[in-house]
Amino acid sequence: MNNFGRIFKISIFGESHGKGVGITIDGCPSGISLTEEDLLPDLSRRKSGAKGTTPRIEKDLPNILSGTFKGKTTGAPIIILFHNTNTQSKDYSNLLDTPRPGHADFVAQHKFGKNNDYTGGGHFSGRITLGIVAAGTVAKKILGDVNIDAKLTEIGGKTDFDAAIEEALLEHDSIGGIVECKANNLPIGLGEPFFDSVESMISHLVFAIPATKGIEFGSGFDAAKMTGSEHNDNILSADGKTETNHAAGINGGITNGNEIVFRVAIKPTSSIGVSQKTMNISTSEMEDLLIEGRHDACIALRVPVIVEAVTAIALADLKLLDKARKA
Ligand SMILES: Cc1cc2nc3c(=O)[nH]c(=O)nc-3n(C[C@H](O)[C@H](O)[C@H](O)COP(=O)(O)O)c2cc1C
Ligand SMILES: C=C(O[C@@H]1CC(C(=O)O)=C[C@@H](OP(=O)(O)O)[C@H]1O)C(=O)O
Repeated sequence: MNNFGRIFKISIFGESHGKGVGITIDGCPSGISLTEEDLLPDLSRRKSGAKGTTPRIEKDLPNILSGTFKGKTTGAPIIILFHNTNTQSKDYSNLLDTPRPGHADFVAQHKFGKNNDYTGGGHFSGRITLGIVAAGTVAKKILGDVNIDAKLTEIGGKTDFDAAIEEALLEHDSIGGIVECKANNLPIGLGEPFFDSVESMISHLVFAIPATKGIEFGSGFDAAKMTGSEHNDNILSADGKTETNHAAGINGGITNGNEIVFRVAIKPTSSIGVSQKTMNISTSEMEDLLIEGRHDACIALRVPVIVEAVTAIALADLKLLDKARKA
């Protein structure tokens, strides 16, 4: 569904070509300083404009409609709204009958019928992550000294990002990428096994980011090739610091005081400038599909701050749950 969280509860709304998109946050403690300006730095990191991102430039200005008074949170639901001002829905006119391979057009129409808004990807659009980034900034404030930092480590399997993007643009194609996220300065003891383990909470939210295809924590899939004596992280001090960090700062679903580190695989954008085959679902004939519109050639370029946001949201909820348990 469109909500997540046990205490720090988020609920997303909006469509890419509708009036706007946004987020409601319930359960945020009162007294946290919060203005629209505070949200801008993270929002600007998600913005398009760089080479390889969509030419659809939006202002992405947040309007806090509720939940703050004199620059501080009140404890009431926080509603943050962004207006859509730069839409070109005619680019999508053919997609009702000829769904794009790899996008949500086909499944959305199957599940929700012809009333589904398919323009700009509708509610499935990456634009929905705008509200998530805003909520991430609020969550970072709840986490205080915890430092969360995500960056791109690979694009299209390469570390020369510019060359990889250039190549994809020349081919009118798209490429994926890997985003690595690290969280430091965490207390020991966050995480609510079994079902709200730290890995479960973060993964659940990471897979809400459209175009996510994989996640691995610490040594990840390589752990399956290691021996126990290689993989175990020797505990070196009473504060839990370990010699290595194959476990990514998490044991038994609970933070152990070391760095949380994980990598996220983002797929290549499905809307490409190369002709593709798809079925016309009105005529049941195969057709050549040429996609119009303004698309990100490499979505991964815009994803690091979104991954930071979902990590902060998961950890803030776990922090508030831990506090409630101890009260
Ligand atoms: C920030 C961001 C920007 C995106 N931009 C595009 C885009 O321009 N064109 C596109 O086809 N998909 C784009 N996507 C991905 C689609 O929204 C996504 O592929 C689609 O909703 C289907 O979901 P799935 O890929 O997770 O199956 C973007 C995703 C994010 C997070
Ligand atoms: C608008 C944003 O990204 C959009 C995400 C998106 C998609 O299919 O996810 C498709 C494109 O929409 P449009 O065809 O309207 O240009 C992107 O521009 C945004 O991220 O703010």
